[in-house]
Amino acid sequence: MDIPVLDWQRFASGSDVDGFVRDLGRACRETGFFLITGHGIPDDLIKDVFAKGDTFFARPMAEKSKVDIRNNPHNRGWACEGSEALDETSGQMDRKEAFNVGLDLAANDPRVLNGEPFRGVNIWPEIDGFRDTMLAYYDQIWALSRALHRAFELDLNLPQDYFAPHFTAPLATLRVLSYPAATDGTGIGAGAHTDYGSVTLLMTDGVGGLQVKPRGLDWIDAPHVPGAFVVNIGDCLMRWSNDIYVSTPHRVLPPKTARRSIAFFLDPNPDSVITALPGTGEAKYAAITGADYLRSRLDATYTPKDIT
Ligand SMILES: O=C(O)CCC(=O)C(=O)O
Ligand SMILES: [Fe+2]
Repeated sequence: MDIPVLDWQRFASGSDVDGFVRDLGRACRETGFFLITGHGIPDDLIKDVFAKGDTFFARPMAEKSKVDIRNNPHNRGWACEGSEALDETSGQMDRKEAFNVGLDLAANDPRVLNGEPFRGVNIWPEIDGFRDTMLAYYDQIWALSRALHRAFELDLNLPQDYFAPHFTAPLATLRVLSYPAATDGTGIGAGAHTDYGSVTLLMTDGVGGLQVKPRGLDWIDAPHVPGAFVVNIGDCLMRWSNDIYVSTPHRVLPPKTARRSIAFFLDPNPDSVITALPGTGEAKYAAITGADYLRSRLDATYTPKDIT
């Protein structure tokens, strides 16, 4: 089974909307993974996110610890190596470190003041331009992810803009990842897992390691197309689509040379009610809010110190 490469311009320019939606719909039903070229996110911005990530990860432990995700109840900041296991059943911690950025809210935002779940301020390392670069990327990739949902609407015969109200202030996380060279080849970069949200858009640096396990098949290497996003359907969209779309297990093998990636996980608004989309038949799952769903999944992966 292939992981198809789809040119977003067929949709965005209007030149082949029907053909694009047909190919996309097939990918979402069969593999749950596809690559997107022609997405319009500037190469320089992507390079800059990688560079700022490299600068951060190279900082001393003592400095990175100041922004430790375990001291932050809102899923923001630095996750050190050995703090996470995406496959919680494996007994193996992931060989990676990461930095998370959430929806950027001001300290006096009512949602922050009211202590709503996941609604916090971002925390930033003291690196020139780090914040601006991350937020510029966050805005562009969020817009691209929303646009992708317009194609899902066509494929699923939903009214135009059906998804838009669910992604106005989403629980979306930008996560810069760094996998150190694992010269001993042991352990796992990221354990086998499915993603939690609606979609994930991933940029890699070309170092291999990402593998995908379509249903009923063995692990296959994700292809690398320079500049293309690897996109996958998450569990929340699978549930929302009443299992019409599939969320597919994937993992990262320990890389021989250092590997970096930039993931953007789009989860819906916290108060969005996720229930079988119209036209998808009798609901297989109970309705759940975006926040409750994400919390239940994150708790299985790691628990910040100050959450009980
Ligand atoms: O770094 C990668 O290539 C994939 C990471 C991933 O699957 C995740 O963090 O959910
Ligand atoms: Fe993932």
